[in-house]
Order: sequence, then structure tokens, then C-alpha cells
Amino acid sequence: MKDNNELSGGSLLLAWQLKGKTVLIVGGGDVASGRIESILTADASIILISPNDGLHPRTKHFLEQYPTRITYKDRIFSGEQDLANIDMVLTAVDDVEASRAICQLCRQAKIPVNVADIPPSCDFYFGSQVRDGPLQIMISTNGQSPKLANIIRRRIEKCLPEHAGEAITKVGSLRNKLKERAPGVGGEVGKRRMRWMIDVCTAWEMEDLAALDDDMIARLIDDGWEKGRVPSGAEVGVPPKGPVAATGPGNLVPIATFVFGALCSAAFFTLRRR
Ligand SMILES: C[C@@]1(CC(=O)O)C2=NC(=C\c3[nH]c(c(CCC(=O)O)c3CC(=O)O)Cc3[nH]c(c(CC(=O)O)c3CCC(=O)O)/C=C3\N/C(=C\2)[C@@H](CCC(=O)O)[C@]3(C)CC(=O)O)/[C@H]1CCC(=O)O
Ligand SMILES: NC(=O)c1ccc[n+]([C@@H]2O[C@H](COP(=O)([O-])OP(=O)(O)OC[C@H]3O[C@@H](n4cnc5c(N)ncnc54)[C@H](O)[C@@H]3O)[C@@H](O)[C@H]2O)c1
Repeated sequence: MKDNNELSGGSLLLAWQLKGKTVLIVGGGDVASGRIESILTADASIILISPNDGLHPRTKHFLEQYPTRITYKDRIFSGEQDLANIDMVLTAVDDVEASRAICQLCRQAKIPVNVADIPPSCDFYFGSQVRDGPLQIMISTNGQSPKLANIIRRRIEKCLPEHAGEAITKVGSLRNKLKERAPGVGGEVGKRRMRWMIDVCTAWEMEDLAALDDDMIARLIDDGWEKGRVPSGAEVGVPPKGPVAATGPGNLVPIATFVFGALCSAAFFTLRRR
């Protein structure tokens, strides 16, 4: 836990649920095309207001690909009436005065707004995103350095565990099936369910979780949950890692690194003693 006087200067990190909501995007250029992608990913409907002659090719592609999810208006923003029944507003226009005016209207109407590149006109900032299925990581520098957020994102992408997204999807499915088998919110059964899920996630390799199919999930619940234990992957039918993986050239690299490291240490200590 941080010291009390350090508890300030950040922003609230959330996974905002937008399914069934309507987001107004003003502008159709490069930045707006990224906003469209983020909002489509979050399952919201989009109203896009932007003159056709300024549309970025990626924006045009989204309009063609998702005609029912994006309602397009080929014009500039026209005022308060454009905000009717809107749950969130994102603007990415090359006109600072128009951006500020839209922000002011949104604040009057209490609609959360992000104006790309104008922090005082943002109720929330975008961040650099890593996505792998249901895994979502946002890197935010809280407005201090978007480029560093982008660089840190690339580094994080390189060291993510393989199969993480797939493993999360399968664990989600296991949790849902378990809740059907042992229903109820809170209480003893809730505590036991949580304990068992923690034990499975801790004991199993990410790769084995990712390999689960519906039959294996059913076996895991029958032989594990019902008997109060955590079976191994092999017991529920997860295929063993093949002999190629066990003896393949990939495995020679850590062995070679270890041997090299051991030789270097030996040489270092031998030389030091002299
Ligand atoms: C993360 C990302 C997400 C996205 O937008 O999707 C994002 N900006 C990205 C890129 C980027 N933006 C800029 C550069 C040029 C280099 C540079 O200036 O550093 C680059 C780099 C590039 O283009 O490579 C210019 C810039 N950006 C802002 C200002 C205004 C200012 O700072 O006052 C200026 C003009 C400054 C000036 O005039 O000098 C402001 C914001 N930009 C934010 C988000 C929010 C804070 C996020 C955070 O702090 O973490 C915030 C506050 C509001 C918002 O827009 O939500 C996306 C990277 C995605 C990725 O690649 O992974
Ligand atoms: N946050 C970020 O990541 C980031 C990065 C680069 C640029 N920006 C900023 O975002 C803004 C947009 O950048 P861009 O590269 O997408 O610009 P762009 O010039 O490619 O696109 C601007 C779009 O806005 C439309 N437009 C202009 N006035 C409008 C109005 N009144 N109503 C509706 N649509 C209107 C144009 O037709 C065009 O489609 C700029 O202010 C830029 O400084 C933000």
C-alpha cells in the first residue's frame, strides 16, 4: 500500500462497458479512424460526423465494413442537436475552436468527452493498447508522454506470455460452466468456487489452459471440482507437449546459454583466485 500523501496525481483506470451505448465521433481523419476501431471493439454503436472529403482510407474501410454499426453523416458538427441520445463524444478534428465548442456543449449536457490532443477538454484520455482476445492492457502516462506510452507498449507486447488471450477465454468458459454446476452468489459455495478457480489457475500452465476444449472442461469439473481437487492437464486429456518441442532446437538455446554462463563463471572465479 502506498503512503497516503502519494495517493494523488493519477487517473482512474477502468474497463468501461459500452455495449448498447451510442458514441458520437466528430472528424474522420487518421486519429478518428483509431477511435472508430476502439469503439467498435467495445461493441458500441457509432455516429460519425465528418465531411466526406476529409475521410482517411481506414475510416472509409470501417464505413464499408460496418454499415449497420456506424451511422455516417457527411457534414460538419452542427451543434447541440447532434448530442441528442449520445452517451460519449470523441472529437478528432483539425479545428481547435470547433473542438473547444463541442467540448463545452458536452460538459453542459454532462456527456463524457475526449478531444484528441487537448487535455483540458478531455474527461478521460486514450492510452496505448495491447489486446489479445479478452486480455486488454492500457498504458497511460497520464498525459505526460504519449510517445513513451507507445514505446513501452511495444516492450510489453514482446514479453507477454504466449497463449495468454486463449487461456483467458478458456478459463472464462470454465468459470461459466462451474457457475452453472454450482450456482449462487456469495456464501460458502461462492468461497469454494473462488478457491478452486484460484488453485486451477495457479497450478496449470498458461499453454495447458489454452488447450482446454468443452470435453476437457467438463472432465475438469467432474474430476476436479466435484472431488475437491485439481487434476493435472494430462488427467483431463490435455495433449502432452510433443517430442519435437522436447528436443527441438528451441530448447538448445537455454541449455547452450546455461553451459556458456557456467563456463564464464568458472573462468571468472579461476582467474580471480590467481
Ligand atoms: C497513447 C495515444 C492513444 C491514442 O490517441 O489512441 C495518445 N497519443 C498517442 C500518440 C501521440 N500523440 C502525440 C504524439 C507526438 C509525440 C508527443 O507529443 O509525445 C504521439 C506519438 C505518435 O504519434 O507516435 C501528440 C499529442 N498527444 C497529446 C497532445 C497534447 C498535449 O500533450 O498537450 C499531443 C501534442 C503535443 C504537442 O503539441 O506538442 C495528448 C494526448 N494523447 C493521448 C493519447 C492522451 C495521453 C496519453 C498518455 O499520456 O499516455 C492525450 C492527453 C489525450 C488524448 O488524445 O486522449 C497515442 C499512442 C498510441 C500508440 O501508438 O500506441
Ligand atoms: N491523440 C493523438 O494520438 C493524436 C495524434 C496526432 C494528432 N492528434 C490531433 O487530433 C486531431 C485530428 O488529427 P488527424 O490527424 O486525424 O487530422 P486530419 O486532418 O486527418 O482529420 C481531421 C478530420 O476532421 C474533420 N473535420 C474538421 N472540422 C470538422 C468539423 N467541424 N466537424 C466534423 N468534422 C470536421 C476533417 O474533415 C477531417 O476528417 C488534430 O487536432 C491533431 O493535432 C492527436
